[in-house]
Amino acid sequence: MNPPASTSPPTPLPGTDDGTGPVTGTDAAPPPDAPGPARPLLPVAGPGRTRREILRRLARRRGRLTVTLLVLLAGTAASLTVPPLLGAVVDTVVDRSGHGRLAVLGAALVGASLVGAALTWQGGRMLIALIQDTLAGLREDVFDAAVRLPADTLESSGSSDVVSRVTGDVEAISEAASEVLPDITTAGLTIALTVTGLAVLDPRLALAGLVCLPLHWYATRRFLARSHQVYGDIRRLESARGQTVIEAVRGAETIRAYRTQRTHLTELAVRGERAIDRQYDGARLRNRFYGLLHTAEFVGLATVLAVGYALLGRGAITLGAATAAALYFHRLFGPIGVLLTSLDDIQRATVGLARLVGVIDAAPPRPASPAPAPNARRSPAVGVTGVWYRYSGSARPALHDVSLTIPGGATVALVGASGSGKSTLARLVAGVGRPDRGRITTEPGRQDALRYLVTQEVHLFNGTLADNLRLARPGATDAELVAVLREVGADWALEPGLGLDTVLGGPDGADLDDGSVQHLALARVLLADPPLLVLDEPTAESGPGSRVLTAALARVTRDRTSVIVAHRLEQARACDLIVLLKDGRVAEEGTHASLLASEGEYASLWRAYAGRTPDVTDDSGTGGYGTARAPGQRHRDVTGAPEPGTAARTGREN
Ligand SMILES: Nc1ncnc2c1ncn2[C@@H]1O[C@H](COP(=O)(O)OP(=O)(O)OP(=O)(O)O)[C@@H](O)[C@H]1O
Repeated sequence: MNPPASTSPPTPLPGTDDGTGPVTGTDAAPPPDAPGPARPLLPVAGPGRTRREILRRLARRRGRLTVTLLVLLAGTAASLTVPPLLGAVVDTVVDRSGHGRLAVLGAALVGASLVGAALTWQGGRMLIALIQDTLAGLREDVFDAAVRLPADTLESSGSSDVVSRVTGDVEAISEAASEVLPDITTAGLTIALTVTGLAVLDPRLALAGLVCLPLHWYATRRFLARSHQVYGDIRRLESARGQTVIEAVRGAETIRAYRTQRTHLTELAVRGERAIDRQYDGARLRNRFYGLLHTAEFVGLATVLAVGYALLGRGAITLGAATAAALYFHRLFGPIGVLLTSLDDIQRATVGLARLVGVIDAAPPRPASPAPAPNARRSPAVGVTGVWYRYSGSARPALHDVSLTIPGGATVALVGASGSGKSTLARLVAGVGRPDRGRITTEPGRQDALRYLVTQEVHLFNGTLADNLRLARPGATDAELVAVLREVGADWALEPGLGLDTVLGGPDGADLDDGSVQHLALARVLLADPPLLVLDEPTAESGPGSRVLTAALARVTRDRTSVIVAHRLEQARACDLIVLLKDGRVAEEGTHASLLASEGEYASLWRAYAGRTPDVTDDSGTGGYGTARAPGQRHRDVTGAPEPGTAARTGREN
């Protein structure tokens, strides 16, 4: 399997009103040595906003909703004829009115029960279908919003937050929608019609039944006042626990290297315990709520029976009417119980809905105009001015007052020791995150510029090879895909056994080695054709294949402003400008030749690099990409091994 996440989609640069070009960062940021901010979660929509969003979606289906409610209403009304029919049976028996009347009442009872059951069942099915359709639309919109979230929003909130929303929350809502909502709707209709039925029998009986309402009201208010907070906390704590697991899995090697397993396990245990404690609070809240509901039922039924007995004693009602009243009230137990106990699921679903709507609201609006025409010439100059950046929770800034100018169309290499700030600067230039202080601008009039980031983390998306390429330009024709593959020298992808229609990834798809997937990522750059390209060690592969990737790199950086984080100095040699970072500061800046001539740190690094890299001998500054093999190299050169057509390894590696 390949490591996750590779090429971020093109990010439109935010424009400014004064036409001075996109700006990231601010001069008014907190001082760089202030403590880093806590990791923010994605926003959660307020109750009003959530309600409006749901009503808006239901309003689109108002015709279906009306028919469904009418069917449920008819079914409930049919079922509610049962208690008065049973009361009539009692009166018939007491009056000895004859078997014929009993037979008619019996047939009516069976008919009402069957019609009621059939209509309620049908209405429930219609309601589930309606809700699932609405939910499917919501799920698609949330997913669409999630993939449009700015990379720094995702990064700062932690990917597990968005994952828990599009999985756990959607599941909670889906469960509530299919299992609870039809019951709740039927219960609501039953309660309304039953109270009406009681009032028709005798208004005093209806009033007696309503005696339990204050207790229900108290129990419900108490529950609602606390449950929203408790369920919100539970989901937040579960997100945090999930984030700890994801981070530990992603950083497993680092954790092992620093032997910090125990610290991570302790953190996981602490977060897990916090989530469990809050789940206990939720269980206690539910138990108290159910206890109060049962008490309310007891009080209500006792009152109806007592009033019925009194009215019967005064001859105000018949025994049949008193029986029907008791049956009516008893029939309320189920619906009221369903309605109130479902509050639990409704609360959880409401919390989930608010979190989903929060994702929709957090996503930036779709750009009004489509991406600029692929072949337009627009390579913006980039200005980095006084940029400071510190990661949250980190004591030291990763970048200290970095300033540099990248001319339009130039290729700039960022070099330096591990931890010197290369990736941080590259990501800021790519628009992933904002400087704490300082600014990154593109030249005026380039607001339409797209930034495109390719990292060394390569990912194969499930789908055909063509699908993997079209991520960068969905409308690309097969001929265009073939052309870019050939341009970056990925002819191996077109050889017998592979091809555009080959399914990649997944349990049954072909698997490519990392070098090949990096190669496809570079082909995607040509399809996206961004004016500003940032490559964070995109050819981290070493060995013979790295030369083909270096050649591909030379091709994709041509005719656009490019920033490359270069680990291998031969990549830097051919660049227009080399920036050496040291401890988050710009230490040296210049061309390969001028930096060698100045005999500084770059010159020492180069000598050390050339000494241990046999192929690298040319110090003239004209080698680099030019020394790489020509595009069109066969795949065995990429990986150093497979024959044409054998690059694909079908199935997963174990
Ligand atoms: N997510 C993070 N959270 C906290 N600190 C970080 C994070 N990423 C990087 N750093 C720190 O910021 C500093 C600069 O890191 P950066 O990754 O930019 O350096 P680099 O030169 O690209 O290193 P490398 O070549 O090893 O990738 C380092 O001290 C690093 O430990």
